[in-house]
Amino acid sequence: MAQQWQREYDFAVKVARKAGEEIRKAGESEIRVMTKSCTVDLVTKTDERVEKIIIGSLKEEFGEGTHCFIGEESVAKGEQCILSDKPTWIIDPVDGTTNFVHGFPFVAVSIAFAVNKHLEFGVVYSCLEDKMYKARNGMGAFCNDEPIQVSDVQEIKKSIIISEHGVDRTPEKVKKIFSTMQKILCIPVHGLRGSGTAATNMCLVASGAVEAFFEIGIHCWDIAAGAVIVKEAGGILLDVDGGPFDLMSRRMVSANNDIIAKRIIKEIEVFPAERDDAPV
Ligand SMILES: O=P(O)(O)O[C@H]1[C@H](O)[C@@H](O)[C@H](O)[C@@H](O)[C@@H]1O
Ligand SMILES: [Mg+2]
Repeated sequence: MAQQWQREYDFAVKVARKAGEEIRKAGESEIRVMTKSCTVDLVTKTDERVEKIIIGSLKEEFGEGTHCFIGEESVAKGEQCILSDKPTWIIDPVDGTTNFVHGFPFVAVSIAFAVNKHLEFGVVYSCLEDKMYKARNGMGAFCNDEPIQVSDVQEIKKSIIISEHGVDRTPEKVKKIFSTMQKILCIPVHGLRGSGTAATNMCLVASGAVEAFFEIGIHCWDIAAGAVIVKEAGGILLDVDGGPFDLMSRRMVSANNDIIAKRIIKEIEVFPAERDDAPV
């Protein structure tokens, strides 16, 4: 069965690269910025257009109605975010939209594929770096076709940890986010970082550049592809309370190993985030 979904996997890489080219081209001209859930939750015509290109290409290649789609911008326009047993593409056309608007050089296309609610493969194209990360269940993780694996660091005091502050500026949530970051920084760890895109952050864990990335408030489309890449690179995924990873829960810890993950989890001040699949 190793070859199952190979055609979908290969095509996802092709579509991610095409989407990345569109993003690079769009970045050279005027970017029209709009907002979604709040004034700092940005979206552009490029996000919407690239998602249409990705979904349109997939439908053309695999037929209308054969697969389901969860796309960030389709959901933002009211489509349901329900992961069924049917083959489903989970898509973030532009992960790092704020970076894209500002010209901060980390923007990724994230495309994952799930069947029976199980993630089969993930592709993350960091298009300004021209780094194509990909992974399929049981087949390893790659960056530009070179195998990647997580860091072997076991001591938290020798780690770099990534987190993001997200778009929610509610004072009590911001306080918890920065209190968590302060506690982790003062363990002490070597450093805290954030690329501004969850998908890229997960690929930094998978490639061993950092030891862990956690965030409360991300969405399934931000992390689905990165989850496969981290796992296939030898890393682990957990809920922020140490329980099992739950793609739709809007919270996640990805790490190189259990020791680092559990040490980070001890410091995380959890706050609620409505599930992606919460009834509308
Ligand atoms: O750029 P998008 O696709 O909106 O996703 C990012 C989100 O906007 C930020 O709030 C999060 O902190 C990032 O981790 C997401 O990648
Ligand atoms: Mg996005």
